[in-house]
Order: sequence, then structure tokens, then C-alpha cells
Amino acid sequence: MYLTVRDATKTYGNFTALDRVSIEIEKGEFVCLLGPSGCGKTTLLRLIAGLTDLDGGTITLEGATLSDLPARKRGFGIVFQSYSLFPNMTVAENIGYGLKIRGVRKDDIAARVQELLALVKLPQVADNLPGQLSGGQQQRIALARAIAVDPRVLLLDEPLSALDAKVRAVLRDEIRQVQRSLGIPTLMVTHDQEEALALADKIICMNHGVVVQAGTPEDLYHRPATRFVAEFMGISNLLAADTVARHFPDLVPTRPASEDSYLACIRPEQIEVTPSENGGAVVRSISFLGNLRRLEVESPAGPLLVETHGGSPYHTGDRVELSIAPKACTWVVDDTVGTEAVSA
Ligand SMILES: Nc1ncnc2c1ncn2[C@@H]1O[C@H](COP(=O)(O)OP(=O)(O)OP(=O)(O)O)[C@@H](O)[C@H]1O
Repeated sequence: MYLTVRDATKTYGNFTALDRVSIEIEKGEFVCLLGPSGCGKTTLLRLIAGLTDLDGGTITLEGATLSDLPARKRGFGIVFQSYSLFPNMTVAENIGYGLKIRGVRKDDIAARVQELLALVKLPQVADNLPGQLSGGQQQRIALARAIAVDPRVLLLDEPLSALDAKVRAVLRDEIRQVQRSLGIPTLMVTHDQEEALALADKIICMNHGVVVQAGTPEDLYHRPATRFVAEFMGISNLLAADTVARHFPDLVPTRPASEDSYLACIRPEQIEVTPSENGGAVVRSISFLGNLRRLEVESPAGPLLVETHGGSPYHTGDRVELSIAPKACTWVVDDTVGTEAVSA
């Protein structure tokens, strides 16, 4: 394992921001720390960066402990949400800053800056000041600055969240491309599940200062361990075990032994819907979402969300038949029992 965080704990007064958090990043891996606001993502990133001190636990890079190493000696590149470029330096000076303080020769810095500007697709802006660039362009420069010094790890703290949706999507793909081509182990903080699904080799999902589940995007979306993860990763239908037994008996055999605190999680696209005059379910509403339609269907098992692609012929009030393949159902621990409800 390349970077390992073991039992990291951080408290602020009586408040535990991180409670024995352990994560691992392999060489070349793109890992997303995903979770709602306040769950401790940024705190964990700052601990790894050396910008905040650990109260307990260890952080090691290739087996060597980082705990006593100050931030500037860790050799990490960091990109923050706010572009945080030096406003009075040109783009070239910003990108070359880390190389200059390492004593790299002027000519070599200039060549490296040009190479990085080409990599982030802004070859013409070397002499501009950051204030003359758009938000998306500034974030590209911040990325170039972070990778200029060949960082051992790239840390990204919500680098896209200040940008509008279109720029965000383009830059998201570019970050991934740059990361892949250079193979830099990368840890990115985000609260956007779509961003994490699109970018990550591995997602670490956090809530209330602990890791709830770590795995591939497919694992977290299709095999969420808990209700929190199921709801955080996208829209899901969550059905109680007895409801499933009564209305979808085919799904029951995969149910875990202790069924009480489990719910069946079924994604809307995994429910097949067919028009049927004698169908037991009724279409209550239809949302057109461009590439798909989301139907709210009243079924004997209660209200269900169903998604269909292509030109759906349905109208409100239509009777339909629903079917769910046994494999479509994942049993998740209901970790919201006794706590406030979590919304998707
Ligand atoms: N310096 C601090 N002093 C006191 N409490 C803090 C401090 N830094 C963070 N916290 C608290 O620790 C918790 C975790 O904060 P953190 O910034 O890590 O969350 P986050 O998951 O990154 O959320 P967000 O996406 O909103 O930034 C929050 O409840 C926050 O209020």
C-alpha cells in the first residue's frame, strides 16, 4: 500500500471530527472521499497534507511515518476549492513557484511551465495574471502548479465545486485524464456522488467522522452496505423485509439471516415496468429527465420509483405490471434506525 491512514482521530473540544478513520491509497489510484457536509472529509485531507495535527493514529507513505513531517516536506500537491493562486504573480510565476524555491534553473522552469500549460490546455496564458482568467481556467492553473513539482500525492479539496455545471464536467474529465497520464496517486474530497462515481477508482464514503464504506464506484452504487450509503449514492427504493416477502417473494432468499434491521434496496432502473390493463400498480406521476423518464408508481408494496429509457408511452393513471430480477435487490443495514432520517 502506498499511502496508509490508520485509526486517525481528530477532536475539536468535545467534538469528534474523525473517529479512528483508516484509509488506503495504492500507487496510481484515484480515490474520492465522499460524504455530506461536516462529515470530516476536509479534516482528513488536511491531516494527510500536514496542515492539521493528528490527535491519534498514524499516516505512512511507503511505510515511512509522516506524522512528524511538516506540510512543505511531505512533497504533496494540493488544490483547494478557492483557486488560491498568488494574485500578483503571472500564471507562469504561479506554476513555477515551487520549482523556483527548490532552486531549479530559470530555463528549466520556463520549459516545465510551458509543458504544464499544454497539459492543462492553456498554452497561451503564461503572462496573464490570475484575475484575468475564468474560474475554470484558474483551477487548471492551480492543478498545473500542484503537479509542477512531481508530487508524491495529489490532494484535491472540492476543486470543482465553485464552477458552473458545464465547466465542472469538462474539468472533471481533464483532471482524470491528467491524473491517468501522470499516474499520480490522488485523493479528492467531494460531496457530489456523481463526481465520485465518474472519477474514482475507489470511493471512501464517510458520515459523522467515520468511514461507512469503501469500495469501487460499482460496489457503492450496486452493493451499498447501509441505508445511508444507498441513499447518498443515488435514488433508491427501500423496502422492509416483510413487504418484500409479501409482494416480491422471489427477492427473499437472498435476505440476510437477521432481517429486522435490513431493508431491500432496489434502484429505480432495476424495476421493469410493462403496460397492463390488469396490472396491480398505477402510474402516479412522470418526470421527464432528458435521457430517461422517472415514474412514481403506486404499487401494492407501496410507492416505488421506476426509471425507463427511450420514449415511454405511459401517462398518469395508466395501470402497469412491475417485475424485479432477484439479483437487482441488495439488502442494506438500516443505519438510520433511531437517528434522524437521512435524505437522498
Ligand atoms: N478548526 C475547527 N474547529 C472546530 N471545529 C472544526 C474545525 N474544523 C472543522 N471542524 C468541525 O469538524 C467537522 C468536520 O469538518 P470538515 O470540514 O472536515 O467537514 P467536511 O466533510 O469537509 O464538510 P464540508 O464539505 O462542509 O467542508 C465539522 O462539524 C466542522 O464544524
